[in-house]
Amino acid sequence: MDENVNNPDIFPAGASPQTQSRASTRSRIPHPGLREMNPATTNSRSGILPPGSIANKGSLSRTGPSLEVVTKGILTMLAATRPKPTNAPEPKKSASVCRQPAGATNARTRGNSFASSTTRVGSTTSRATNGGFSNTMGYGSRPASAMSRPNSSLSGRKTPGASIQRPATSLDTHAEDGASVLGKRKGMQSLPSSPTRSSLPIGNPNDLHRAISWNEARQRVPKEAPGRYADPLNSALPRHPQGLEGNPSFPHPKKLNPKASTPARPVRQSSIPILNPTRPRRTPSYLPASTPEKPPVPLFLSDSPTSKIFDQFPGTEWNQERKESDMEQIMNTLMAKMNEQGQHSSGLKETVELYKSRINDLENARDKLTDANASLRYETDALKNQLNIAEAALKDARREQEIAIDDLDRRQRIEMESASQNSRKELEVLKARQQDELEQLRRKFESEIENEKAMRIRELGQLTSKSVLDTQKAEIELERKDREITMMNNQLASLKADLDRERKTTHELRHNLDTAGSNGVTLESTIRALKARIEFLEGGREEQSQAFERCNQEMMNALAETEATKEKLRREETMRRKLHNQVQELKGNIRVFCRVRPSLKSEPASEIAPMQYPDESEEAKEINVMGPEEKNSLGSVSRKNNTFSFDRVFGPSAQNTDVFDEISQLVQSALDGYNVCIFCYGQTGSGKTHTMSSRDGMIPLAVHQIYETAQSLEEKGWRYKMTGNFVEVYNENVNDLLGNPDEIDKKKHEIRHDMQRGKTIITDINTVELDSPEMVKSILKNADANRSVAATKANERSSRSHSVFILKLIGENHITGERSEGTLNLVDLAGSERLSHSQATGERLKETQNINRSLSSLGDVIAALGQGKEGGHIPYRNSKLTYLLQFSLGGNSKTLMFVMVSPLQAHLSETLTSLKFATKVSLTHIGTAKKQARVRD
Ligand SMILES: Nc1ncnc2c1ncn2[C@@H]1O[C@H](COP(=O)(O)OP(=O)(O)OP(=O)(O)O)[C@@H](O)[C@H]1O
Repeated sequence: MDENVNNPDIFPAGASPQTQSRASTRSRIPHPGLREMNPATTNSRSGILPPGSIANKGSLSRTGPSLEVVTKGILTMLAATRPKPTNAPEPKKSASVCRQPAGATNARTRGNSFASSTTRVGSTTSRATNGGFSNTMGYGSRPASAMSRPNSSLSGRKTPGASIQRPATSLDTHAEDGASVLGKRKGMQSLPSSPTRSSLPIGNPNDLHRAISWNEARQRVPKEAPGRYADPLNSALPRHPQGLEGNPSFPHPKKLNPKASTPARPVRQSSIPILNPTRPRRTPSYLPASTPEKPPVPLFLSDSPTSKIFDQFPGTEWNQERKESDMEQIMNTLMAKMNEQGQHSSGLKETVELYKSRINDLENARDKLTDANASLRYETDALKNQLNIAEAALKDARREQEIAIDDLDRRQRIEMESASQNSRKELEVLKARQQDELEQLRRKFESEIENEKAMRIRELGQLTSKSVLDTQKAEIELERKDREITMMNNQLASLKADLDRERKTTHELRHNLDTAGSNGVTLESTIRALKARIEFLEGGREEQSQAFERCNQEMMNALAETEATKEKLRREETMRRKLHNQVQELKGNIRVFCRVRPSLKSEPASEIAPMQYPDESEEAKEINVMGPEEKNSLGSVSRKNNTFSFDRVFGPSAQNTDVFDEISQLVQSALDGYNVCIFCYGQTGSGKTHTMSSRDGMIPLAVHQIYETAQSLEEKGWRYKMTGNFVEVYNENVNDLLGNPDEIDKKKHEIRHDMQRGKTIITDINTVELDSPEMVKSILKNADANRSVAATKANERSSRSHSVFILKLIGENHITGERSEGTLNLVDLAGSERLSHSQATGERLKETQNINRSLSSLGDVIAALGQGKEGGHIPYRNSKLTYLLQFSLGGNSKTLMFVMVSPLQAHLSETLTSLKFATKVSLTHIGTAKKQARVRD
């Protein structure tokens, strides 16, 4: 804030200091034109120099005519301004002055004196207050210039209704347009306006004359208002012609210089700016600061124009010389003034050049901006094109995406349909599979239940057999206890007898003691007699020694005879075995016994088939079986008598012990080292199991016989080791009846033959060492429980497998060194009934087929053996049964077949079939059996 804030000359009434401060701020912009604002300098703005000013400066200094012309003009002016009253009042032609009240401020007063200028100032100040500059030139860019611009376009533009028009100048228009356009469009900072644009008035050649007149007028300013025009050079002098028209001291330029080549430009009243005379001038930085000095005021200008001149020379009307000297003085003054103005003009020129370069820079900047704008437009257009292309591409992409989405939807729909179909199919397959699995599980559970049931049945059988065994043991133990009790009773009796005897003896001894006492005397006499005898015997001692040697010799002879007798006995045992084997061979290596079981209580006599045994009282080798009734051609019914002869026929009344007596010789052959095979053949329910495995069947009796024989042979030097196996052949599979019941029908056993040693080996079967007959009974019970038993319509309890009890007998004679290995095979064949009779189906049909096939194979093997061809093929491998019995069916074995016969009429057909089959077997001659024995080295 400078000191002008409180200066009433600077701030007119009604204008705030702030507003004025803005105006002063704007005036800080270098504005050389303002510093020397006067008509002469302002005319240099547009480069048009007023005649007689700068352009005439040189001419003034060079030529005199020009000076004369000026001088003439001045004289003319002086002549026109004749002396007037010195204290003439203010010209009343000025309406502004007339309207100005007397008490107005200096500014207002000054404004009133020059109405148009005052108004201009007011309008400019107001415009500045309203911020009007900021719209065009920028705030503070041209504050004071607006005041000095005579025809500012700003006033015309920004003040509606203003009638003042600014003469169009290229500089003004250019700068204004450039600044406004740039300031508006790009937001650029408003460029400072050219200091000469608005501050320099339009050049008018008449202004010089007006200035001169004005200087004169200023010399005549009334003294009563000295503050108004303290600075006559910088004060805003009234220039408006109208303001001077009424003043006779200021003739119209046209009147002063009617011959001026340039016509006077019409100057409007408002186009003349008025500067604040009290306002401190600012010196542009590029000009040296100088304090304007007041030029020496000519004498004729110090007061009223003309009258004072004449007043100085009273009494003289006109002094030519004086006038000329005055004129010369004036001219000198003018010349000095003009020089000074020339300097200012050169400064202004420099300023103009500076602004021109500035304008060029601005134009270049504008061009660059224009180019940039064009490039930006081009880029904008390119971007728009790219945007259009991108939008088109986006539309295409969107369309393609919609198409792709439709395709995906359609594909997904198809895939979902196919997936649903596949899932439906998979579901059906899973359902079917699940049903199959359920069915399999059901079958599996049923089979497991059946297996569990069979296992329970077997366990029950085992428990039953165990209980039976325990019962037997208990019975045996009871018998043993009975025997012990009996023995103890006998011992007690004998002890009682001994006690009685002892008592009796004691009594006798007492009696003898008494007798001995009485006989003492007798003894003494006897002793004496004995002494006499000893003396006599000592005399015959040699004769006694000889007698003793004779007795010893006799005893040695007796021992030798005993040893010879034993050796003869052993030879006789060996001879017995040979003779026994020869007897068996004479009887045949394959023999057939027929046994007819008795009718059961459940079988009425009417159902018994008529059978006769013609030689029952003698050898009992024949059986007559009456066949079924047959009608001949004449219609008579008859029965065919079928007679069968075998090695032995046992009727219904025969017991197992009777049968065993006949086969005990074969059991002895096994002990002697032969392979013996005894098997029972017959239909279901014919008594096979009863004959073989009952409590008094062949197997227990054979084992008993073997034990008894083995014990009897121990005194002859034989030691026997017996081991047993029990297997079954079921559906052409081998099961171990002494093994784990759970492994039956599951575990596989193979049959292998040692052809050189003639031994048969079954893999993975249990071998039991038989050390007592009771052990054999237990084994039979367990094996019977394990046998595959299935109910059929033909028999309530039917053995559907072939059971084979294998008893291996290994004997060694530690005296003779003989060794024997015999095998006794006791076979209980499965039922031989025909398929039509059994009415078997399913699993039972399969069993029956396998049974019949194996029995047929057995017949084929026997038939092949009967043919006796050396090296002929024997079809042992046609069935597991014949393959298992390969070394027990042949030349080195003894075979006995029981053909079991049911007495029932219903079984007659099967009975006849079995008898016919047995007859074929009995007629077969199998080669000589070989003993499986060797002499120990
Ligand atoms: N000699 C006999 N004395 C008394 N009863 C007998 C005789 N033979 C058989 N039986 C009885 O006849 C029935 C059937 O006999 P068994 O079971 O031995 O016939 P099977 O031929 O072995 O039949 P499957 O072939 O079905 O085993 C049994 O009850 C048995 O006790």
